[in-house]
Amino acid sequence: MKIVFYGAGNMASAIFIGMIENKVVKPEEIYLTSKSQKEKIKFFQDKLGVNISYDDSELLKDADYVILASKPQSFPDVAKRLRPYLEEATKIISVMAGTQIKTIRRELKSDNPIARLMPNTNAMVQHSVSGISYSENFPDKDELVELMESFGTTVVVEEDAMHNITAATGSGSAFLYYIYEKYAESLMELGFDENEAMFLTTNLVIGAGKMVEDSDLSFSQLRKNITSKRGTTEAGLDALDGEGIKSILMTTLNAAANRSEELSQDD
Ligand SMILES: NC(=O)C1=CN([C@@H]2O[C@H](COP(=O)(O)OP(=O)(O)OC[C@H]3O[C@@H](n4cnc5c(N)ncnc54)[C@H](O)[C@@H]3O)[C@@H](O)[C@H]2O)C=CC1
Ligand SMILES: O=C(O)[C@@H]1CCC=N1
Repeated sequence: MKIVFYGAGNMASAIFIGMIENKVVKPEEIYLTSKSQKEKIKFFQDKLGVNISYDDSELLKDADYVILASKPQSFPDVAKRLRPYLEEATKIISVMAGTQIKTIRRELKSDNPIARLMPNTNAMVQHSVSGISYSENFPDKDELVELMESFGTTVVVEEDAMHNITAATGSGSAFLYYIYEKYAESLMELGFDENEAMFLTTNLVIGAGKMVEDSDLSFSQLRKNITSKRGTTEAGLDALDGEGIKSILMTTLNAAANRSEELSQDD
């Protein structure tokens, strides 16, 4: 197998580290190229044993998969690198938010099979939840799903649903991290010092995550198990509802999904 990453930033590195750690792909089957992060990809070569190259003809020769992992705005430059050497059988996997299959086709001037993948950086610990949608001519979907499930779980969706998946899970972990950040800051306002606030928040998040993973209970039941009638939790939850937590989250998700739609219209 030969898997070539155009872009080796936060998302690409989470994917190839996740794949290598899971031993589904050997480091020597992975090829990296980038534009701005030459030292970083040298570091990955030294640390992981992956290949690096800036020679597109070498990169694209007999490539099974090309992963498009630059920012959407850099895709025209990436497409320019790919066009002269892209082979017909190479499958293209794009993780770029908002960039449609038809745009990728148009820029590459080719009919190569294309899948759009919307992963998240939890891929690094094999816990990405990734949405996938395919071009109509995509062969060997099972092989792709197996590869993608080496770093988490997948859900196949129509391309139109990618905007919502991007908001829900592509960006979703950033929304949760932001809530954790604000939680720690609020603990500091309560009087804990920074180390204490970080220690308490980190262990709270890890413990809650493990409870979600290990118990069969719903989020709602886990919450109810903590909430005594007229107790402290009820008082806090009433305050959270009073501030409109649900509407804050809806506004957040709608803003992210709308931005994905805007990006797709920039095409
Ligand atoms: N960071 C995240 O959590 C997620 C990101 N994505 C998508 O992944 C893509 C990359 O995002 P990040 O990794 O966060 O960005 P990043 O800025 O960390 O990485 C971008 C990479 O693209 C490379 N690049 C730029 N122009 C290039 C060119 N002409 N040829 C080869 N490589 C080139 C850069 O050198 C860099 O390695 C974006 O399209 C984003 O929408 C999707 C899901 C989650
Ligand atoms: O912020 C972004 O545009 C990318 C897509 C999903 C997560 N990060």
